[in-house]
Amino acid sequence: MRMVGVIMCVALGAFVCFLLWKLFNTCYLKPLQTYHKLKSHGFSGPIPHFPLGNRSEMMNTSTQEEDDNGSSSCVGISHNIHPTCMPYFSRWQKAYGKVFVYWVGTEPFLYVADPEFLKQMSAAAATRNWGKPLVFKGDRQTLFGQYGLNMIEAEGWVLHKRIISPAFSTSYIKLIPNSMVECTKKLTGRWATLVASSNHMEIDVEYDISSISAEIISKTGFGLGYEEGKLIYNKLRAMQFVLFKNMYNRYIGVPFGQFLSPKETLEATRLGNEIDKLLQSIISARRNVIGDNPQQDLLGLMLQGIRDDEHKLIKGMMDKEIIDECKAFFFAGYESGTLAISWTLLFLSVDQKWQKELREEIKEVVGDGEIDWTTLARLKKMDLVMSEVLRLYPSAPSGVRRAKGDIKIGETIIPEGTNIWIDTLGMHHDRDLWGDDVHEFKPERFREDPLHGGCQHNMGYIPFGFGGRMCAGKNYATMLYKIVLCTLLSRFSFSVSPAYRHSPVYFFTLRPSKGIRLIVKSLQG
Ligand code: HEM
Repeated sequence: MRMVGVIMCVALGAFVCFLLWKLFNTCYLKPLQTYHKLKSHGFSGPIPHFPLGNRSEMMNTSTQEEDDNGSSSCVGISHNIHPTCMPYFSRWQKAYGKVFVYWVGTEPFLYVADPEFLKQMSAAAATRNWGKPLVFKGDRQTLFGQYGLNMIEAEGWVLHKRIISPAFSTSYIKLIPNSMVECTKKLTGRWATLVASSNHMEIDVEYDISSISAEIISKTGFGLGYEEGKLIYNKLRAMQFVLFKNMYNRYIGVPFGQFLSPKETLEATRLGNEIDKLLQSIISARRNVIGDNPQQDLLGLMLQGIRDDEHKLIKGMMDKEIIDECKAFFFAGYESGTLAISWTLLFLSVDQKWQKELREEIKEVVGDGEIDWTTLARLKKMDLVMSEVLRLYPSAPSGVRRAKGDIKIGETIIPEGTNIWIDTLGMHHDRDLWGDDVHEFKPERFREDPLHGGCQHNMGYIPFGFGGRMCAGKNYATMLYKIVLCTLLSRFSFSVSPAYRHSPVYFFTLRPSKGIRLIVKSLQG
């Protein structure tokens, strides 16, 4: 009996030792080995403290003033926002250059803000050799799931892309304008009522544009009515705030970090489950009525899968995959488009000359006629403004990748498993690439060079990403941007409210943390 007790004690002791060893290995030894490996490949960076990595420096939000003789400040609004939105990167860039390694918990990230390095890195790895950081897959699981196009990898990505692509082809996109105009007119009607009594009104345009963008994507992408779309939108927006509002207070990348911020973890899981349930019921309802001629929107295409000439299923998507795709497209659809439109209205409120020029162009090109695909393509000044707004305030201020094999760039090797953080915002605000007027709003810089705006390097301007994983919704986003702006600028004028506080923050996207409060005036007297 005594012997059995001793054996059990020894077994338990061995098990505890094994767990402690595993913990020590995961939290300290393995990251330390990777740290030395990266160092031996010539990558420097801030010194990490495992298992927290460089968390403490990232939580330090104090900014360094730039030696900034060219930075712009219009009515107290400075567009030199890299040091305030990403202060740690701005500080580290000064110390370690435009390529260095930093640590998110026990995960190494190669920071890249050098377009030439990005070009070579991109050329050295085939699209399928890129993955997405596992640490973010885990952390953002409730928002995008594992199968959303922005998260899925390899064959899964190829299949999803093939199924989804027709929904974003020009032949399909051309059919959408009416729905977009209809939804935007609801907003102009609401604003007209608000403005009616005193001919002007202070409005948080970001909030209102966000809800109509959500209505538009739910209607055009998923065939949903206003109420259903609104429910999903409210929950996704709430989840974004849970995940990113106190991002640096959470322990992302730290083993078992989700247990250290249980309130956020539980809230995100609850919202994620509720959204999944809602989407499941929508999918089931559509599956029941799919028939031989399914609706050709995004959801219809996903339900249909790939079929042969006799309509026999060759490859399909499971409900879980469709749910994740719906979340990814829903979120990307309303958030990125909304931000581009809202920041534009802020710029046009500050720069009345460009506001007037766009209004005149709309009058000349669209007049009282219908807005369709061909008309929109003729709004050239609006193209210039959109490109410049996305340069200064890119809706997606960063891109991420994970090396699925060693990547050789000249003599340097990026070891397998290294995560890459591409600082789009940093490159768009880099004086070396754009010159002394880098922080100024100058849409005309895209007149001569529509693709790169005169940037010194072609990879220095990437608002819609780069390589095989470029934005799937670029055409859709451009159309949404133009239709909403055409409709709003034809009916209202905009100026900055004295209550506006310029406070862009990195929130996965680049958001105005205190909204965009503008004075909206009716043009119709
Ligand atoms: C002005 C608006 C938009 C901007 C600036 C933008 C920007 C981007 C960027 C930079 C990426 C690449 C991220 C990376 O490299 O990992 C991306 C990917 C993506 N975008 Fe957009 N986007 C916009 C609007 C939209 C819209 C309206 C949709 C859908 C309706 C959409 C759907 C997607 C999807 C699904 C991906 C993932 C593509 C993949 O990984 O294959 N985007 N977007």
